[in-house]
Amino acid sequence: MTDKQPIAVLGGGSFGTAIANLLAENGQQVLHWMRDPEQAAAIKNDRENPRYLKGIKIHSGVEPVTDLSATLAQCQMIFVALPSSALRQALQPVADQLKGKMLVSTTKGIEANTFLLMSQILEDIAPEARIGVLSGPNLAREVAENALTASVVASEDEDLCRQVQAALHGRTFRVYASSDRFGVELGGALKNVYAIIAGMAAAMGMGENTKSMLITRALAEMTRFAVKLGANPMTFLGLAGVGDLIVTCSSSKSRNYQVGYALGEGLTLEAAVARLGEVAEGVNTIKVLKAKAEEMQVYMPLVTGLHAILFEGRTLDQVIGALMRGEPKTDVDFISTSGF
Ligand SMILES: NC(=O)C1=CN([C@@H]2O[C@H](COP(=O)(O)OP(=O)(O)OC[C@H]3O[C@@H](n4cnc5c(N)ncnc54)[C@H](OP(=O)(O)O)[C@@H]3O)[C@@H](O)[C@H]2O)C=CC1
Ligand SMILES: O=C(CO)COP(=O)(O)O
Repeated sequence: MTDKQPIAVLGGGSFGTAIANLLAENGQQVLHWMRDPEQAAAIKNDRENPRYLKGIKIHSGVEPVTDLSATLAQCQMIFVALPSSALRQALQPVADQLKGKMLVSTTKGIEANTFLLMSQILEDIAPEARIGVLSGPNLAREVAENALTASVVASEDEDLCRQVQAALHGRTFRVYASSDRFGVELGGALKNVYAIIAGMAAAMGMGENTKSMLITRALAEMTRFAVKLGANPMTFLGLAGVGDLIVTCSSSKSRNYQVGYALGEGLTLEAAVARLGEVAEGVNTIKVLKAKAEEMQVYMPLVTGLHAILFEGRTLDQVIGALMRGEPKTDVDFISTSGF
């Protein structure tokens, strides 16, 4: 035990566990909050999170806890690694305790109905908190296995960025700072949708040309959308944009990619999600993104195509045919803010 204040990590899943371990390896005392007392007891006794990160030893500096209010009372810096569907519901009841604290969202999703990003929900719940996001090509298992990894902390609050960098920087994890919180967070949420498409393409045996086309056109599409919403297009050339897009569209370790792969093998969406048993944020994001793209009149053929397959009864062949027959377009048009 040190006399330093502990850092809280909220969420007992794979990313919460990976971040908690990383902080502890850096000498921080970590209170790792999870809702399931049995899971907390198992981690305490066995120093392993068998459901979400089997085979990874949990550092002795990580204390699994289940009392959220007591955890928040002890910590100034709080990492939030809850699914997007749970974040508001989990934190609204403790909103009074978040005043003045540093809240760093690692959640890569968009709230249904409001189209709010997670840090915007945090702002909504706790207007007097200090808010940031952590995003980048950060597959949880690789982070936990100490693969050399880089990430981005983004906030208008420079001191928060510096403190998060100091807490997380280590032998195997490098943290870059950005002031474009919206762009960094949007990149992390949008790329999940394209990872589903990439997984489908892989299951269908598509080649490397196809993969490259998909990733590059996905970057064009997500940047076009983000620019329309006011984000800085340059952010999409960084770790939290193209960096995260590449890793999630290329790796079978990505849960979104795995859902896509299962769909490509012929499973229904329900069966694909059930087989995964973990969060694949892209499944919710595609629904809200398709509606928002229509509302904003942004051309997003990949999003439209995936939505048609998942929710409008179109077949993969029909959608691929329509995508390839679409009218010819200009290659790099998405950095320009004119012509939308
Ligand atoms: N995994 C990764 O590689 C990365 C994930 N992220 C992001 O992190 C976020 C969390 O993902 P991840 O850790 O992977 O998810 P997992 O599927 O691994 O785990 C989800 C966790 O959230 C908990 N949970 C679900 N609902 C609630 C609730 N209402 N209240 C409290 N806890 C709840 C689950 O608890 P229980 O087991 O009790 O159901 C479980 O501990 C996602 O937005 C993801 O995009 C970001 C970077 C990398
Ligand atoms: O965001 C991630 C890697 O940066 C993890 O992606 P998945 O949620 O698809 O596993």
